[in-house]
Amino acid sequence: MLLQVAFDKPEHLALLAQMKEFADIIEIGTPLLKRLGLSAITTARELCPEVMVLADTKTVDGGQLEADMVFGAGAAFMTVLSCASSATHETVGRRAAVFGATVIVDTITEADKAELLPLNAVFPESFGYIAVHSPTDARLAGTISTSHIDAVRKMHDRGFLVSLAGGIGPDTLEAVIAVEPEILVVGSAITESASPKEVARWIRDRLPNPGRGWPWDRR
Ligand SMILES: O=C(CO)[C@H](O)[C@H](O)COP(=O)(O)O
Repeated sequence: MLLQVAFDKPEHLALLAQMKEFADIIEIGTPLLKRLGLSAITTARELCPEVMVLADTKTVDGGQLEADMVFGAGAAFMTVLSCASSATHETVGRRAAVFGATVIVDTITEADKAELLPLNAVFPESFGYIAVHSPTDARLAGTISTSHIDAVRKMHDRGFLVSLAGGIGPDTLEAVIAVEPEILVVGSAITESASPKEVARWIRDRLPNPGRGWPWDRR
């Protein structure tokens, strides 16, 4: 299982050096990308050259431009929303293949979307993962759902590698590890904690098969 640490605010970048020991993937979160642009990606690459960077673009259109920007800046992963057109999925997949990068299709509210499977078959190299993701705003508004955790098994049944995100931390770790996503995304439970390094270490120490879950681990 891979640990992806999500950085959503500029001040989280101060934790980069501390996280490189624990993170397999550093996520430049959507708000941080909007705030600092591509420099957030290049900063993460410079400070943690041995850790892969994911740009959480949540792309919905203009896929080629966004893919070329973030992959050109050094991101190894980007996200595209499942609700985007198939043309966007295809163009992002093609650009990822050119850069040797990986696309994560984030389902957010569409974990049952049936058309995902053919896309994965068309671009097996670049559409590496499906993300099941509990939306932050729904959780902040008080909607507590575990449907994203349950969706991991359904996505595995459909043949996908799965990234699981949204509200994951020490309180939910046991339940999320039980469904064995390939990537576990943890943001605020680490970055907003009083002791980020200790929380990251605590989570990392409990991951089954830490550092495994890349597409190439399956071959
Ligand atoms: O993509 C995101 C919000 O859309 C967040 O980066 C992701 O949900 C992880 O953050 P947290 O662990 O705080 O929920």
